[in-house]
Amino acid sequence: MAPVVHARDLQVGYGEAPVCAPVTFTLEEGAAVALVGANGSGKSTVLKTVLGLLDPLGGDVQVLGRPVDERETSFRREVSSVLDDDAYFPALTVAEHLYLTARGHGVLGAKAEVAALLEEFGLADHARATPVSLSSGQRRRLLLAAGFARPRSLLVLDEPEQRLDQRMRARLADLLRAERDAGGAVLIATHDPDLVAAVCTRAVHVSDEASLVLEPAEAADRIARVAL
Ligand SMILES: Nc1ncnc2c1ncn2[C@@H]1O[C@H](COP(=O)(O)OP(=O)(O)OP(=O)(O)O)[C@@H](O)[C@H]1O
Repeated sequence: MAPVVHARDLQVGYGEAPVCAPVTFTLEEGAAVALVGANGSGKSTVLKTVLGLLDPLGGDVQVLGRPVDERETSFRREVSSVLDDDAYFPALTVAEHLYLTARGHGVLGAKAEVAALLEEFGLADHARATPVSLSSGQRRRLLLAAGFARPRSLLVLDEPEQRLDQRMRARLADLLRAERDAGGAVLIATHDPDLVAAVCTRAVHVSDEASLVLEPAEAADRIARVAL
């Protein structure tokens, strides 16, 4: 069985120049990999390349045994991602956004699923609010909830801890652990050592020097010690 993500000597960047040293890692079903590194080290660029939003500058990345092509329906069916802060429909309410996401991906019983997500992400009292009337942390919760509102084999999150309070961070860690335990694969970029230690099975240190694959405890320690 092919790994969910296999990146080999993957070079990423914009235009010609790579933004970091090549990265090599494997993400299996039931596992979670964290990309860690300083601001601007290249974590988001690696995520965008894994998602097919940027072409690799060198090396190779495969998702579910195939070269990445985000235009393919089969790829988009398997991969749920939350990268940007403004990827919501401004005219839809919180509940409508989640419902549309779920129905658009063929979720049966979408109404019940949305009700569960509203509870899970502490948005039940804001179900009828539009994004503009939410706080920045509540908008972040909405985007994350949408990432969980659809079926997926791979969940990709860019700094999901951003703007979340401690309780929501802990709940997110529980959800990601459950995702992994249910056989899903999780790929995150993060600066949160607790999230790495609680959720991840491996970490990759992205930098100008050769990328390093680390045990989660070692990566969490490095984030705290080197202030990544
Ligand atoms: N659209 C773009 N065009 C050109 N360069 C970019 C673009 N986006 C990011 N960069 C540059 O690429 C490098 C890596 O950025 P990236 O966003 O991948 O870093 P990061 O590790 O995710 O950082 P952070 O921890 O701050 O989110 C940075 O030097 C950044 O300035």
